[in-house]
Amino acid sequence: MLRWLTAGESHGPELLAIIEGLPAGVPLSLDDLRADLARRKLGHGRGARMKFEQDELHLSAGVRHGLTMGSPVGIRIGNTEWPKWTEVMSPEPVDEAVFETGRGQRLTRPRPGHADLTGMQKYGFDDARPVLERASARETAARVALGAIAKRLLAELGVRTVSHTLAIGTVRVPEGTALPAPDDVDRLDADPVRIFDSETSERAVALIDEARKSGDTLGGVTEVLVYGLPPGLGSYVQWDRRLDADLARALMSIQAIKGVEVGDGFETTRRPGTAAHDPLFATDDGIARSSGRAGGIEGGMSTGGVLRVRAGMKPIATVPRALHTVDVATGTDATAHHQRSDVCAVPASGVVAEAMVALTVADALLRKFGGDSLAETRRNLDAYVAAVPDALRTTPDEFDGPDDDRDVDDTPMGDSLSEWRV
Ligand SMILES: Cc1cc2nc3c(=O)[nH]c(=O)nc-3n(C[C@H](O)[C@H](O)[C@H](O)COP(=O)(O)O)c2cc1C
Ligand SMILES: C=C(O[C@@H]1CC(C(=O)O)=C[C@@H](OP(=O)(O)O)[C@H]1O)C(=O)O
Repeated sequence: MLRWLTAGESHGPELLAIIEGLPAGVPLSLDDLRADLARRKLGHGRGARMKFEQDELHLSAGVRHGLTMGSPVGIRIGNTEWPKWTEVMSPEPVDEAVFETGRGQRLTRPRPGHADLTGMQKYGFDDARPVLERASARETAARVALGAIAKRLLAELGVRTVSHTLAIGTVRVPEGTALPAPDDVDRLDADPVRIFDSETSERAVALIDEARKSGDTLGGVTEVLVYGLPPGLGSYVQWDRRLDADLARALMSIQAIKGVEVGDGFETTRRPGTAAHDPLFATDDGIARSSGRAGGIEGGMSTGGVLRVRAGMKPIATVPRALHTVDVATGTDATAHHQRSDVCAVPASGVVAEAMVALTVADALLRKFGGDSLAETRRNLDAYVAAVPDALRTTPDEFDGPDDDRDVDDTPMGDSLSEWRV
């Protein structure tokens, strides 16, 4: 079982992360982690801070000579912004004068759409600073570093992830666009909005530019795919063992994510049953699914097909054309506090979503296969896969229905076959 926690404030000295439960022998380098941290900062629409802040990464525990040791792995990510915030975020008491000017001024105009007001009520603050410091998505840097570790473990077990942007505001990748594969990651990262379709990408960039000009912000939808999973991760036997539920929780925990879909998600609700599921066929290579509408999860378990989940992000809440609020120091109407901010962070949210999915799937793999060393985990996984009887064996990939050139028996569905490929 994997457990992980993060700590740290947006303008504090550093972010901290601990992950426990990794087997020994997983190859891990600072470069693996740095590469994903750099990907998280990409994306047209991000604010100035992404350009000048460096993620100063330290691997503080659990790794020796490039291999995990089975002990907890500890990470520190220094905020290079820290020198400007030493007084405002000092752990020691500071002079009252710090709160009178500049950065230290108490934030008494809570921003709608943020944790500000409710956090002040809940924790008893007269200043939103301590709330927004921890609620900020700066924390996602720590999650992405943890996710990079999970991805390294997954790669050793033949499992690979890829994320891409499906929609920004009203601009959406057309139905039927090919799904990216793990080898497409570099191409996706080179795109300004991490969209797999260049024409849609150009329209999304233009929409972000328009939003920036008019002092507005945008949200969107991101999708994560996982290739190479065995069938049977998670379980239907208890509510808290369902893989889809774990993934939904992991994705919903990301700042500003307001909806999660598994596979075709809500689109499935608009289809008749004959066009909503993934029929099974006998092929020479084993049982095959004609489509991947369920997103590779049935009954709370991975099917062994491509796992596909989506996360919908609300528009950035720190809107430059500041939203209406109340100054809680005076009780009068006001406009919300606004400094710099992202206009759109959907491409970055995809990298964060990929990290959360990788952590969740790695946890599910370790729950099923255990192992104190990577060799033991791999042995257990291989033995399980090898023990699936031939009659129940599934092919790893969805195929394109009965017109696919595999040898299939399509009699059970008769005339409605053509409707399957919606
Ligand atoms: C990668 C990423 C970057 C974000 N950047 C900003 C930002 O610059 N400004 C902002 O107001 N919100 C930003 N957000 C969203 C806020 O952190 C989030 O809306 C806020 O913490 C309130 O949480 P909630 O929307 O989950 O209720 C970002 C979110 C993510 C995932
Ligand atoms: C710092 C990061 O994202 C921040 C997330 C964020 C928010 O409100 O969530 C607000 C902005 O921070 P600031 O108010 O300091 O400009 C973003 O830059 C990061 O992703 O590394």
